[in-house]
Amino acid sequence: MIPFLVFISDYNNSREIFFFAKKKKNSSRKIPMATVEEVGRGGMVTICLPPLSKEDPLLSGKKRLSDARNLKFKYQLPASSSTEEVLQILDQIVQATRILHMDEIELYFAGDDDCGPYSPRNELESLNSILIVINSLLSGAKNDIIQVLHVLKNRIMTMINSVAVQNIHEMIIEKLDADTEEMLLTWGEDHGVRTKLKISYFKEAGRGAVASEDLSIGDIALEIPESLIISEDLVRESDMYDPLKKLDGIASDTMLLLWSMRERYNSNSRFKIYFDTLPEEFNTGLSFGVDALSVLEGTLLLEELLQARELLHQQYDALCPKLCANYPNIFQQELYTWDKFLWACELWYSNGMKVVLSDGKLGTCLVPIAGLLNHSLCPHILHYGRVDQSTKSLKFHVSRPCKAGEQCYLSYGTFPGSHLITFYGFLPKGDNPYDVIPLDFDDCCNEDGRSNETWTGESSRTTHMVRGAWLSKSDRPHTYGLPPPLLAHLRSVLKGDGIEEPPEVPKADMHKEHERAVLKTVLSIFNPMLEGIGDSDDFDWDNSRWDVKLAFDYKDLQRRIISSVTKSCYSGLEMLDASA
Ligand SMILES: C[S@@+](CC[C@H](N)C(=O)[O-])C[C@H]1O[C@@H](n2cnc3c(N)ncnc32)[C@H](O)[C@@H]1O
Repeated sequence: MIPFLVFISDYNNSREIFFFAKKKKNSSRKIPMATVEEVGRGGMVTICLPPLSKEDPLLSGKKRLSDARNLKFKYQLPASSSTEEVLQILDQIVQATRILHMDEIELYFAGDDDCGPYSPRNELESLNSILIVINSLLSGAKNDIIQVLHVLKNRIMTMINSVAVQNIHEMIIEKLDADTEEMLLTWGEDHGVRTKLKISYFKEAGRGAVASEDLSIGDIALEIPESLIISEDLVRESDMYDPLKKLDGIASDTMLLLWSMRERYNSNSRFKIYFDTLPEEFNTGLSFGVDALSVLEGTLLLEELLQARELLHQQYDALCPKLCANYPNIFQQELYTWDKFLWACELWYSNGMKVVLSDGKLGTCLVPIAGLLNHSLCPHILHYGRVDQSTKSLKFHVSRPCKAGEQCYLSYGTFPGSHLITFYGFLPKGDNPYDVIPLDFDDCCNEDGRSNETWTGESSRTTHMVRGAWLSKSDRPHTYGLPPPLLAHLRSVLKGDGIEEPPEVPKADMHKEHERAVLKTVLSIFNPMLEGIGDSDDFDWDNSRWDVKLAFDYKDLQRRIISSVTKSCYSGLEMLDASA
């Protein structure tokens, strides 16, 4: 197998491996759906949330959390309920749904007393899934329960709007229209694209899509026919396929990348207008210059970037020179230079989307027009990764309202800043819940070599993590703004029994020295990290290149996260001293 890129991120020895096809990963995520058991019988609505799936690797963690909160997965609402009663039950439904939709990081950081919201993504997915059920109930509802359903619906809509109010950081429009992109839209519409978006320029992000009319939840902002999606089929139809398939185990993503390098310069290409609208430079972390790399000294992003570039170079050396030598009519040397290869890599990383095509095949694709949507931590469009079998088109539904003139954002996935810098070349505005610093602990095994149960309760793992302590919502004493599984791990290891207990507040009589040791251990990890990263740098912002600015932003973010952790530990120590 020649995977397109294997990228190893090595922060404190924790290893993550990213494959090309993992980009924009949440596009094809399946949402569990609530169902209605009975409607209107005896003036009662019963809403059944999907049970926790046995296939879910986070099953036991989610179960622990829902049990700790006494949450159920079946709720009954009599038509005679008062508004207050309905809202109380809705609160329980929302809490349970948030747990169902949790991902690994959200679950890791959620304390037993933290009922959410856990992230804008989690909140939007949860509220939308409840809204779908309420809407389906409303369509067949009898008078006695309509009122109850309206109370539920209004509250959900208010909650969705408040997610946006709390999390959106609007970008500044630089230029309202874009001629070349207008031509792309017209070309698209001539080929079956339907859109309620137009393209504008934004100060911080280049082009982006703006709603041309008010969009409500569920509306389709953009619909792209499958025939306009750039997918593996195009390589199969081309003269490149024969020589490429002879290469042992070459990945289809790699074939497509090589195809796009030539197609970019094909004046007869069906996608000429699309290739003409692509930037000459992508400005991702893969193109960072030496000055930017030297700013990153002391951060592990530096190592990630160097490794990624090195792997790309290896890929290039293994493929392009041989193809050009053996098949000069198909792979012209001038189109397959290192710079053009890097450009194509950046194109696919920053614009590729995982799509399930109508034949059921999943692949990384380029989707003209959709590639102009920018990312937000609080996106309008969450799910877009499956071609609709009946219309043979890819639909982009909005999960929160988007007013005419407002930028319409996509979710590229739940990525940390390091990943977004490396593959997309930006850091999103706002608090990114996925900006974590992983920590590996060696003491994962008992003396007999058996692995300990961990916070998920599922399998052996030694990786813990921290993120900005400002994101912690726990009010309980002895949580110190640190994640409960990390505390549970350190408490058990320092106690010497090696058994990782589920996160819980320590008993009142827990020895204070033990708590101090826990906090001092965390400090012993993070103080050197803070020193390594250095003080806040003074630099000439206005006269610096884009990559140097981005590197400084990243370093600042790391410094903020690390110092929030050390501050939390120091205030925890003070608190323990004060209560002595
Ligand atoms: C799929 S393209 C989106 C269209 C892009 N703005 C353009 O002009 O071609 C992805 C690229 O857009 C930019 N981008 C997307 N979201 C952004 C954001 N929230 N802030 C800054 N830049 C963003 C990054 O350069 C990223 O690599």
